[in-house]
Amino acid sequence: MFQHSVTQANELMRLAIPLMEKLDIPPTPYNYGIWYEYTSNRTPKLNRVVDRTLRRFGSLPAFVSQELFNEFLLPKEFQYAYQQGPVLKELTDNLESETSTASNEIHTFHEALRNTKEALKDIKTPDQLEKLTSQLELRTLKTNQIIEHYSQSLLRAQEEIAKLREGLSDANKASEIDPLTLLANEKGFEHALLSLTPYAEDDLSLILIDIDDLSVINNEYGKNVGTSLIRYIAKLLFRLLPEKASIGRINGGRFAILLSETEIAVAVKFAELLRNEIETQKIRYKNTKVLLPQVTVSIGVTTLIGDESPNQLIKKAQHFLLYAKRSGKNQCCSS
Ligand SMILES: Nc1nc2c(ncn2[C@@H]2O[C@H](COP(=O)(O)OP(=O)(O)OP(=O)(O)O)[C@@H](O)[C@H]2O)c(=O)[nH]1
Repeated sequence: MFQHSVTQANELMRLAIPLMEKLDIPPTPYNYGIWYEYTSNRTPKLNRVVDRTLRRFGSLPAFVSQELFNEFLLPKEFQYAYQQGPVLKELTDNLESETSTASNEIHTFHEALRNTKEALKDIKTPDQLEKLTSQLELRTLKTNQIIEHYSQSLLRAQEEIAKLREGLSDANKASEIDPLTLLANEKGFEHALLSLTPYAEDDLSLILIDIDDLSVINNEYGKNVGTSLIRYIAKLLFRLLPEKASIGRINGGRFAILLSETEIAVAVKFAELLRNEIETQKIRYKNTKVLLPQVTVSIGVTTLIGDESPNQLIKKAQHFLLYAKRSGKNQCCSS
């Protein structure tokens, strides 16, 4: 994006801006970057993703712009710094001021050394020499203190940066995690779905799984047993998950699994494996050792086709799940 000549760049910007206006794309730095690259036509994959997103969403949502910008336009080594930029600004400002103090001091020290060297030429008595030595000693002490202070500030900044990094990633993760099962929650799952949608080529499959008669288990054995069962099923599903999959607990006893680069036939086969695995479990409540009656799940499976939106994908999966429930439960239904 930065390698065109000024004339080429102006020309591309002249093409990009009307296009952005026509599509009602907000004039953010991300969008300018993306539409510039788009009109240059030199990153076909970016153009394909943009075209598909426009068809699916009717526009380019902000989160997609940001991801496209990061993936296609921002050099990898800048990605992290770019995201953390605003948070680190204050830290950088402080360090900048400390660096300037330290550098002034080094400059002064340098001057003092030069002056001492000059003065040494005219030394005539031991007293003069001693005075000069004391002055230099004082200056060295002061410089040492400032440098010491500076290196401590650097260490503190390093620690703060490490803490910030940890804190930020923890906060981001925490808001998207279900504390009961430690899987993604609905928000986390939607995040995964929205990130994968632009790249899907009729091969992003969604499996919606719902524990059958959870309210009956709650009523007959108590809510703690029901909750423990949710956790048990979560662990089981997680254990069986293939590599290119994301899982979340959407609510209650309902889970969603996204399989990228997985066509419907493969997704259905996997869903059937999950259903069968759950059906054959002997589940005992660990606190009272009571054996639960056979636990089953109903499953809806579907795949994102053509220009369908993520919402349409979810709706289709819900439809097939409902169909499975209405057809007697403990079964998979698919498109
Ligand atoms: N124990 C427990 N129950 C929950 C939790 N979250 C939701 N539930 C309950 O799970 C039940 C889910 O009920 P439904 O999905 O409507 O119906 P169901 O009894 O599972 O029946 P079907 O879905 O038709 O098979 C409700 O009674 C909720 O109150 C939870 O974290 N722990």
